Amino acid sequence: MKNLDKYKGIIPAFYACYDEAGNISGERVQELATYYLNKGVKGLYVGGSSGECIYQTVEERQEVLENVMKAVGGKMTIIAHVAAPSTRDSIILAKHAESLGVDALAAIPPIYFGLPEFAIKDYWVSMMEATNLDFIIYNIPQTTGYALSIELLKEMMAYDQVIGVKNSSMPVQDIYLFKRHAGKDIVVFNGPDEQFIAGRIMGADGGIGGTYGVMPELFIAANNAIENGELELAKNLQIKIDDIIFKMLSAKGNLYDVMKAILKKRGINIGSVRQPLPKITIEDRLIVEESYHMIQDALNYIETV
Ligand SMILES: CC(=O)N[C@H](C=O)[C@@H](O)[C@H](O)[C@H](O)CO
Ligand SMILES: CC(=O)C(=O)O
Repeated sequence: MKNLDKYKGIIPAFYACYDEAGNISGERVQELATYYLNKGVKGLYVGGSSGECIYQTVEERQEVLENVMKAVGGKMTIIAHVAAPSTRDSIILAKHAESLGVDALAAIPPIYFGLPEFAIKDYWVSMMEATNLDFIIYNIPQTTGYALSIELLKEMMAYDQVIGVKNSSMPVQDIYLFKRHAGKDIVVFNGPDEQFIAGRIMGADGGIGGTYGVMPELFIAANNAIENGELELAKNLQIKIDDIIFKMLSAKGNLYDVMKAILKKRGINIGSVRQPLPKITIEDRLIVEESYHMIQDALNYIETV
C-alpha cells in the first residue's frame, strides 16, 4: 500500500516566473517556491496551466523544475506536470523530473487534436512507464475538450503507479464518481477553486489550484476548517475566496497577470505573463488594488476566528 498522505492538503499550482525581459528567472522561481514553503502549504504543482507550460520549451520547463527542487526539494511534496504536445517531449520531461527526485508526475490529455481514448491512454502510459513515479491524471475538460470517462479511469487505475486524479471538471459529483469507480484507494484533488469546500465535502483529499498561490493562507484556513468540522467557518472562507476570484476574473487582462500583480504587492516579483496571454491593462490596476485589499481583509478575518 502506498502512503498517499503526502498529497493530502493545499497544493498551489506554481506560477511561471519571468525576468523583466520575459525569460525564465531561476532566482525568482526559487524565491516563490521558498515563499510557499514558509506559508506552510503541503506541496507544489509545477508546470501546469498556471505554470504557462504550453508556452514554454522543454528546456525552460526543465529549468523551472530544477530551481524549484533546488529551493524546496525534500521539504514538501512536488508534483511535476509533464504533459507536452508530443509524447516524445512528455517522456523527456518525465525522466528529467524523476532524475530530480519529484514525488509524482501529472498530465493533461493530449491537446489540439481530439484523439480517441486508446491514444489518450497510450500517451499517459508512455510517460508514466518511462519512470517509477506516482502518476496523477489531470482532468480539465474546459481547456482540453476531453472529459475523463469512468471506462478510461478504470483502465488507468489498473496501473499501480496511478494514484489519483486532479479534477477540474465543474460537477462536484465527479469527485465522488472517480473515487467510487477507481477500484482502489486514490487521491482526488479538487480543481475549481470556487468550490473547494464543496469538493472536500464530496471526498476530495485536498486541492491543487491556480488561485491558491495568491492567497495560500485562505485555502489553508478553509482546509483546516473542513478538517475540524467547522462548516460555517469553511463556508464563510469559501465565500470570501469566491468574491476575490470573481473580482480578479473581472479584469480584461489574464487572471495570471492579475495574480502576479497582486503577488508583487505582497512582496514577490515574478514578472508578467507570456503572450498570447493578455497582460493587465491600466484600467485593471484598480481591480488589482481592490483584490489585494479583499485578500488583506480576509487575512485579518482569519486572525479573528
Ligand atoms: C479551468 C482552470 O484553469 N481551472 C483551474 C484548475 O483547476 C482553477 O484553479 C482555476 O484557475 C480557478 O478555479 C479560478 O477559476
Ligand atoms: C490550476 C492548475 O491546477 C494548473 O495550473 O494546472
